[in-house]
Amino acid sequence: MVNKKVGIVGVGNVGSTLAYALANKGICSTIVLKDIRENIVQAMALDISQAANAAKSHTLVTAAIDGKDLKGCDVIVVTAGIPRKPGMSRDDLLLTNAKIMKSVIEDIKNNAPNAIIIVVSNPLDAMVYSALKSSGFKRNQIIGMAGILDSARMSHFILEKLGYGAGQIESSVMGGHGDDMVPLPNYSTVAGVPLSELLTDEEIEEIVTKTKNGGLQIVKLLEIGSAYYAPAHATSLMVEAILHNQKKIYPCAVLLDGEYGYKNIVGGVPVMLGSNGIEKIIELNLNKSQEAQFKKSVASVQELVDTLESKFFS
Ligand SMILES: NC(=O)C1=CN([C@@H]2O[C@H](COP(=O)(O)OP(=O)(O)OC[C@H]3O[C@@H](n4cnc5c(N)ncnc54)[C@H](O)[C@@H]3O)[C@@H](O)[C@H]2O)C=CC1
Ligand SMILES: O=C([O-])CC(=O)C(=O)O
Repeated sequence: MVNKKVGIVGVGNVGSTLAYALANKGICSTIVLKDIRENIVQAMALDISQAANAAKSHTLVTAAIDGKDLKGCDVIVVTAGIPRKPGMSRDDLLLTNAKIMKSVIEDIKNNAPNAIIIVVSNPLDAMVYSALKSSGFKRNQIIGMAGILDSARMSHFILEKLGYGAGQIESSVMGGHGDDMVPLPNYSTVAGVPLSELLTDEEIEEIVTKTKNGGLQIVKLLEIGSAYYAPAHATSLMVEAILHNQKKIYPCAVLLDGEYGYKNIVGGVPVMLGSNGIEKIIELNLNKSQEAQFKKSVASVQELVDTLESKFFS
């Protein structure tokens, strides 16, 4: 049994689904759940730990009483924050969630300063920036989850269009986790076959648009919040890659330091994940149109960061 500890701060839809996925996989010895809803978090911990026992997994799930219970965590996932409702964009969550992020990060800094942190709360890229700024941690330690989710959505829409290829679709999405994200059809394949061999330009464009609107589509249907099954699974892959030093490459939101020509801004790019968090950033050869789209996406994130700097951090 691997002696690893995972913390999840924010145990709502995404956090609890993630805990359930991780506990059933049995890839860590302990999961500690922390939320401001104290009774609910205790109930979740009991229920999920009992599910893990039913699954004969070796993971114990506990509820944190205070920040000290985060001590010794190898990885901490932050999903604390409000989700959007119909009529809202992710960006509308900026100031509310930045405040929550600051208090959560303070807790982590005091109790688990060496943990690798995966940020899920929205608006994602600005929250990664916010977590870095509030903590003063190095960039390898704080990583945002979005690209795996957006790529999975793209794969879903490709499968829906083609009607075959399930489990053999590799999709690639870069940029910020917002309306300007950058799906990359030329880096997407079905069993190694480029998308352009299988679908028309119009069909690919339709998939790109659906991918960008994937989160919104679910928000409109759910009415009370946003997606959580796919986000939780995507996050579990990142947790696993870090806990087990897998060196897998996933699209993640990280602070750029010259990569793709940008500095001191967060963007979604292919990243190698291992026990140090970010182990390497891969620079793809983007064509002119993709470079322009990435630039637009980075500019949208920069606007949010500027708002944070002037209204929150000043
Ligand atoms: N990066 C991505 O791709 C995705 C991001 N999200 C974002 O993740 C966040 C969580 O989404 P859901 O789980 O659906 O929301 P939710 O409302 O179900 O859960 C949020 C939880 O955070 C808790 N919380 C609030 N302040 C806290 C604090 N200071 N300390 C600890 N816990 C605190 C709440 O009590 C609640 O249980 C939202 O901001 C949402 O937009 C959701 C899906 C995908
Ligand atoms: O759409 C939202 O607000 C939640 C999210 O980021 C997603 O599902 O992609």
